[in-house]
Amino acid sequence: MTHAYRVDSEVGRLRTVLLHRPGAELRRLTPRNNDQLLFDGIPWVGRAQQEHDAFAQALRDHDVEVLYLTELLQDTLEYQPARDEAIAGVLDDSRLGDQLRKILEAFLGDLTPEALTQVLVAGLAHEELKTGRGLVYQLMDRHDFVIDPLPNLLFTRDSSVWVGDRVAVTSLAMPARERETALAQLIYRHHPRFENVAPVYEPALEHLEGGDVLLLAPGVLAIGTGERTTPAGVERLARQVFASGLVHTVLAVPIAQDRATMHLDTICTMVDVDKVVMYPAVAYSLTAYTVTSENGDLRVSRARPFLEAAAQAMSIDRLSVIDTGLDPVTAEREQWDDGNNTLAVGPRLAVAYERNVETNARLEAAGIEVIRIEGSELGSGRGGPRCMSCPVLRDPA
Ligand SMILES: NC(=O)NCCC[C@H](N)C(=O)O
Repeated sequence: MTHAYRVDSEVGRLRTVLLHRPGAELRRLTPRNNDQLLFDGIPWVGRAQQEHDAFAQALRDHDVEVLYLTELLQDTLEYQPARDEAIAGVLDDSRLGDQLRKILEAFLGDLTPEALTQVLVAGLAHEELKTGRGLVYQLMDRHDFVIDPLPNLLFTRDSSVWVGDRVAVTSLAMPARERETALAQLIYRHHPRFENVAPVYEPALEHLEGGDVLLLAPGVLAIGTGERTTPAGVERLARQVFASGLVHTVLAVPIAQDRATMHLDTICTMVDVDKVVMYPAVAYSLTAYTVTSENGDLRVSRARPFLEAAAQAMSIDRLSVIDTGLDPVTAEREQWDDGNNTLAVGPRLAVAYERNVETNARLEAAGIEVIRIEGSELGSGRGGPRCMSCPVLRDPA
């Protein structure tokens, strides 16, 4: 069956979304590896799954179709070319050495699509490769992974993002997340659901993460540049979306190079066609460079206040910031806990973590209906409802 997927805004009625239910990959996290694997704690996995199931159910209750990444991946791995590509991807690792690579190739080649999916997502521990032998294998620590797990796959927004009827498969900056885009690419290249989708961007040299990309309005993107997306990544995506004719203006938005503000969507998300919820500490100091296309090249303006540049690019009088009015300490705490990382299910209807009590109260006071979800365990990976979802179909806003 052919589907016509399309996303032109952050707030049009959400119809279909791609999620990843966290699983065995989270059980790999230990106090020894959690920093490297980009988690701030060790989640209670069963509870994280319950929280995620409740998130998915809340979306279904609002008539959103939920697609699961592992289900799509498993379907994809029924096709031999996709299997070959997936296996080649993990074998292309400089740590392996020829002997272990050969052993691993044979091991992976024997797996069913379901088991291969599991290994691609949860990784492969040293002791799980029963056939392992040779110099590299023997010298590995028993805690090492032959294939690294992908606990951040949970944050499906970062590895792919839709712009109009095309998808951008990004280039993740952190080594612990690099392989996520290979899985996203397998799905978009080989799954029959996406057979008519042409990518507008594919993994490239420059770093670009989906959490930095906001579709402010049809034809207008804001792209954060900070810890994850580089100015070169913004430039690359701008060139591609301009060439496709899908976008006429890109705002490059510098953000602090900190873990707390790793993506633009950690400080700003949209809750209506002309309203954002924004971390108060930066709302009025954030700036933007307006990038447009001129005779096939990029034209870049001087830096201006973000809200002003955005309103102009969106052709609206004003992009309003919902006044979360919090004292600085509460604001900082709730920003860290992804209070600003809402997922709009439609205009003025958004999913948010319940723990951000004050931000949510202010959203409601401003007329936004808040669908509260629990996130005490999910949040240990430092991501909220928007990070955990890749919209693939929204109605026009
Ligand atoms: N868009 C987002 O802000 N995604 C959250 C990603 C969290 C993940 N642990 C990371 O550090 O990349």
